[in-house]
Amino acid sequence: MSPAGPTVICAARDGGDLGLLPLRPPSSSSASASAGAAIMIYLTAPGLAVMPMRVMASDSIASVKLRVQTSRGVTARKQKLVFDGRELARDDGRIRDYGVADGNVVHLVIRIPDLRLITVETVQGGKFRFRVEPGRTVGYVKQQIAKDRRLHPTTRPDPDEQRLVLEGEDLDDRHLIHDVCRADGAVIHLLVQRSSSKISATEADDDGFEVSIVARDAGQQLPRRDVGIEPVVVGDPKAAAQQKLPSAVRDMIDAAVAGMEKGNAPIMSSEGTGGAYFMQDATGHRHVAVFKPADEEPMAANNPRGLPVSSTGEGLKKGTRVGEGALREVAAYILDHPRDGATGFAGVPPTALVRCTHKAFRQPLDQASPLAAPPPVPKLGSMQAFVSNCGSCEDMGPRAFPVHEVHKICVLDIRLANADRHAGNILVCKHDDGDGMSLVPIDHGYCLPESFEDCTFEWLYWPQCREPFGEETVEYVRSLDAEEDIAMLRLHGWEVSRECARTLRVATMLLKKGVERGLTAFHIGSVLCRETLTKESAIEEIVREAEGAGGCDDDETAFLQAVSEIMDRRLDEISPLGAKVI
Ligand SMILES: Nc1ncnc2c1ncn2[C@@H]1O[C@H](COP(=O)(O)OP(=O)(O)OP(=O)(O)O)[C@@H](O)[C@H]1O
Repeated sequence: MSPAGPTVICAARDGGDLGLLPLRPPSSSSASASAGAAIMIYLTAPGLAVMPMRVMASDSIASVKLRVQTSRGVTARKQKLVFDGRELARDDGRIRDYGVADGNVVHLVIRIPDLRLITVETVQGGKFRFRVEPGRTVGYVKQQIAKDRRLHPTTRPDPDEQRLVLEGEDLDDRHLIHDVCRADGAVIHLLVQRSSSKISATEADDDGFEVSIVARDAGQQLPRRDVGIEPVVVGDPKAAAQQKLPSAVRDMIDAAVAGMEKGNAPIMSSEGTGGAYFMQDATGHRHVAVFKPADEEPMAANNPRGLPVSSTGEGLKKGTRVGEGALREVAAYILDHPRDGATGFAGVPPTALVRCTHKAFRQPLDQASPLAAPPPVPKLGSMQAFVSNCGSCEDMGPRAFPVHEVHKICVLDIRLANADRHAGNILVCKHDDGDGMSLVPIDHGYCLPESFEDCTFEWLYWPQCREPFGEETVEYVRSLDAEEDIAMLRLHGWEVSRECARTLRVATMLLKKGVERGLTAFHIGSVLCRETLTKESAIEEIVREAEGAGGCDDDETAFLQAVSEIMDRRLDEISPLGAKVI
């Protein structure tokens, strides 16, 4: 299957600002705009005509998104705005604070959900809700119905016995869900035609049936040389030779290779600002990994979401570099030390740096000629184990999240000064027994930035972060050691820059001091995050003051000593009593 770029569901134009303004050529030059002045900005998104929009320079990002929602039918939380290489991440930030001025072009990235909600209704009135990827076929949905535990085993119809009907029309097994259910909430009727011979065949060989019914990509066996995955070990070859791949990483790679060799092409996610591909297993029924090529990161040369190439090399978040997202993803996994067993304390899924080859990835422009069709280039990127989930924290209110599940993510984000912890980057997994849930943190391409400016933590607005840390978390935090962490990253080949190492040291120091004082994640997180876009956070002030203290210029130890003293003073001003749950 060829990768699909983000598609956009547009409502009819409302005849308001977006539609009626005369279009003049957009420019990227900045004309100064006074606070209250009306300015014209131009929104661009792949596949859409340029959208001129008149706004006030003092308008918030939220209000711009709301305007796009009203006129284009794309919900505000599914939009990302990017200007001059920076994500306009704070909804309460003002247009002018991000430097947007009259005549500027703002890039709009629309995150289309990877899962579509459909309801299957039986003639008896039974209802089953499914979340299905738009790239799946109707045949695949039939297989899911055949396996659905909500139906009694004796009454589960084989795929061959099912007819699925939408708005009076029989659905063809080969049709994609994307084509038959254009939006969430479609109701499909299930009719069952029993066949006794089929029942016995299914009982005899259930798996055989499923494989034979999958329509997508069947028979598309790719030649071996066109697909492959090689783990990449960077840095000192001696140190590299000592490293062994964790078994979870090995298994993930083996399963993804088996899938590609069977002809199950990687499927491009329709979410996210960079290229992200779901790797399938050999059956083609299961995602086993998510591959994010470095050259498809936001602002990188082959970004598939229409974002321009970074002119400075800086990534979407301050203090990060384009193309380094993969390293940071791997770093988050390496630093998520397990308490017991193999799973990390915060549960970052197994992640590795790999070189992966498949023609489904967006090929560099000079390779993309339809005439020559050269073999696909191997792509460097991060590969992370796929975690089955029932959505992300963005899809539900935070009240139901268990406190310790939130705390483990708070600890991870504070340590790594994560600049991209929005609710969409935490997956929700319901436990098999239907009781309880786990939260799985993903998307760590913007952790360990060189500065603290863009740190944002969605959980700061959740009640759980105002509860005291449990004993296990306190012990874990006590066991952390930034110097060991830096050494470990270097052993794995990441020559951590002085600035990133400093971020890790300062953030770990803050976490440890905060926990020893009995502060909550809310208090500690608030030190790291800016209250408004233009007001420095407490941690930025602490770092600036320490840098200003004499004798610290080249002496990291002296600098950290200065930070420690200033931090003590600042933290003493915070009362743990304020940690009461609201
Ligand atoms: N380990 C994983 N298991 C399951 N789904 C995942 C995993 N990692 C990413 N995804 C899903 O893949 C899609 C794209 O991933 P992701 O959001 O990380 O991409 P991105 O381009 O880095 O995003 P962002 O714009 O938020 O920075 C999302 O739907 C996400 O939920």
